[in-house]
Amino acid sequence: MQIMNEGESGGKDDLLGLLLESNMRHTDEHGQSSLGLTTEDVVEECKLFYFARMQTTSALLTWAMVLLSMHPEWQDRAREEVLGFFGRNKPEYDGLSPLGTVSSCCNLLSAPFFLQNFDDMVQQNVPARSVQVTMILSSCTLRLSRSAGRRTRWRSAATYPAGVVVELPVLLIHPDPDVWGSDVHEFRPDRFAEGVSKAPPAFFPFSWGPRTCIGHNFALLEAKMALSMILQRFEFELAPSYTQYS
Ligand code: HEM
Repeated sequence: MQIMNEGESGGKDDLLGLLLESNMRHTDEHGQSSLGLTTEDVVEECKLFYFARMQTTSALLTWAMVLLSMHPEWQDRAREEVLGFFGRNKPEYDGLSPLGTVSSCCNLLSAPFFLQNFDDMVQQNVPARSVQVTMILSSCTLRLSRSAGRRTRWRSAATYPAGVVVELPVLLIHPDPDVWGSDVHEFRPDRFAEGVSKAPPAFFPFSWGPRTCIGHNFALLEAKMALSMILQRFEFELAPSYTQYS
């Protein structure tokens, strides 16, 4: 803040700069006591962006490496696509849209789908430190919570008193065979071959509504860019020591 006051940082090109600028402008106009971004708010927003951004996209890319290693035919298809469009050149951000296979993989992997072995693992008491369990637990969104700010009627189905917390178990809804078919647990990026807009409404890895993920488009762009550049440079496979529980 002091640095910005002293004019040592342009600051407006990054998130912190924008937040601080908004905070300073608001304080200048309305004083410290009014509603607006306080310094604590700025700190909390930065923490939110850090966690919301890092864990999610890194889980997506981690799963991409694992699943494409398990399914080399999809890895080859995705690589051919990237090389066909960009060769060995760095992919262009605005040229990523035609990458159908890479996009389908990223869409599929933005949701926690691959849980076919989860029940088995729990029953077998597989230790929590096992690679797969850890990855599942640190996967993208597992559940969404909303609390009723006031007494709320949901269609004619139910009325919730103020304070009730409604949980949407994304982890259970996404791999629902009634939505995707009995092969729901198979790695099939072609489910999104016609684009994510044709996906069933039960697919909502980035949530819906006013509190939807603010980084949705950025996350997919970043993931497609990273995956394309990895595919251009590397072929990857699982280490022989990798343990699969089935
Ligand atoms: C695969 C990647 C990602 C997934 C699956 C994902 C998923 C989500 C979901 C489901 C929510 C809503 C949470 C809720 O309703 O309680 C959310 C919120 C949010 N996400 Fe993401 N996200 C991803 C990447 C990112 C990235 C890259 C950023 C930042 C650049 C980001 C920033 C945020 C922020 C700031 C919120 C809170 C929005 C609000 O409360 O108004 N996310 N994300």
